[in-house]
Amino acid sequence: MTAIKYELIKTCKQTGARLGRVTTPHGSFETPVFMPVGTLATVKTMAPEELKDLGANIILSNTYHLWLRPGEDIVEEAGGLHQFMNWDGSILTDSGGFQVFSLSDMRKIEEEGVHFRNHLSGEKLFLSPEGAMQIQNSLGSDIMMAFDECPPYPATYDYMKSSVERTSRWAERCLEAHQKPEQQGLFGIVQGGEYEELRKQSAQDLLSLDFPGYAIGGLSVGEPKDVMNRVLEFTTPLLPNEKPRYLMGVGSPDSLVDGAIRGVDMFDCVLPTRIARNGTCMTSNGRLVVRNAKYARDFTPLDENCDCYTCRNYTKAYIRHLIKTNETLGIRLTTYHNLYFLVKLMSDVREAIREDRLGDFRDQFFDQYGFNKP
Ligand SMILES: Nc1cc(N)c2c(=O)[nH][nH]c(=O)c2c1
Ligand SMILES: [Zn+2]
Repeated sequence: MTAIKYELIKTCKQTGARLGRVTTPHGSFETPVFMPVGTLATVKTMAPEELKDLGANIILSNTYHLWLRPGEDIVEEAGGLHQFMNWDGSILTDSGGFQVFSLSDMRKIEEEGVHFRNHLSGEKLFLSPEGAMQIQNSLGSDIMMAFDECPPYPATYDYMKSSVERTSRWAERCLEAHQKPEQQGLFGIVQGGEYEELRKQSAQDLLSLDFPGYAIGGLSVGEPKDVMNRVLEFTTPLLPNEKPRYLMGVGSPDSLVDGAIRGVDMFDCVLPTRIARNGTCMTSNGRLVVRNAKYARDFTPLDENCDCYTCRNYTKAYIRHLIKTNETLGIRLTTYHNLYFLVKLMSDVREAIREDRLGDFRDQFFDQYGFNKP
């Protein structure tokens, strides 16, 4: 019995979007879904009850960060990540590879694994596919990610080809090192950059290993949106219809809708929580920077069309005051709203798929949000 099940409910007749349901040992959720990021075993400023209240069923935590602080041994002793952070929904952990490449300056990639420096202390560290699996097995997440290399954008074809081949060899080692396949699902990560041939090779290699789900990596690393969309158009069809597809590190409202249209089921990104902490909010009429002076006497909600706790109870003027005075409640209210906004957006996307009108929904949403403005 594998830990992860996926049910394809229906495909939108107007686009390639899929309505599905993922089931893990900690519950099930409909897809397409947005996963709030809880890097250090907390979605910054949100209590688990608030995450449930705003509609989140699955969150993401970072293996690299938890390995460094507090250490996977402490989390394991606590009974695993769910127990440690009092979250009874599903949890996905990334493999640590991405942070090694994005956070650490000195790093040396070898067949065995990656040598790099701890971004906090500077001490030398080493992470291998086996190590990434051991840490995630200790954390006890429901969905784990294989250890991969996420090459920078752009990368030459030759570099990308050798990186894809190594990531495929690492994926096999991850499967062999996996200690708890019945309790924890393991997703392979398709790489290959913007090269269709390499995406095909990566997908072929990983499908032969029969993972319960597949991630699309190597995107949201600085490439233009049209490159991301083009890569998705030739990559998602390579993946099995009967398994979940997870686009890593994405993101903004337009990318979520465009990713869903191209057959993506799961998304994660720090964007909503990160911009909330400097007072920037996603609203149905576009981005709103609530600390702007023009909102000092604006006693209306962040978003007239939002029915979240923040918008039902507080005004722009009050939230602006909290942000300007560094009162913690301010970033809690903006975080709650931004997460609710993306979770609700995905609910609207699923409704549009049910009714075979996701293309129309995209046009109306983009116009109102201002994505089509030149
Ligand atoms: N944008 C991205 C965000 C991520 N967390 C990852 C990752 O964890 N692994 N591999 C990836 O390619 C990747 C890309
Ligand atoms: Zn709101």
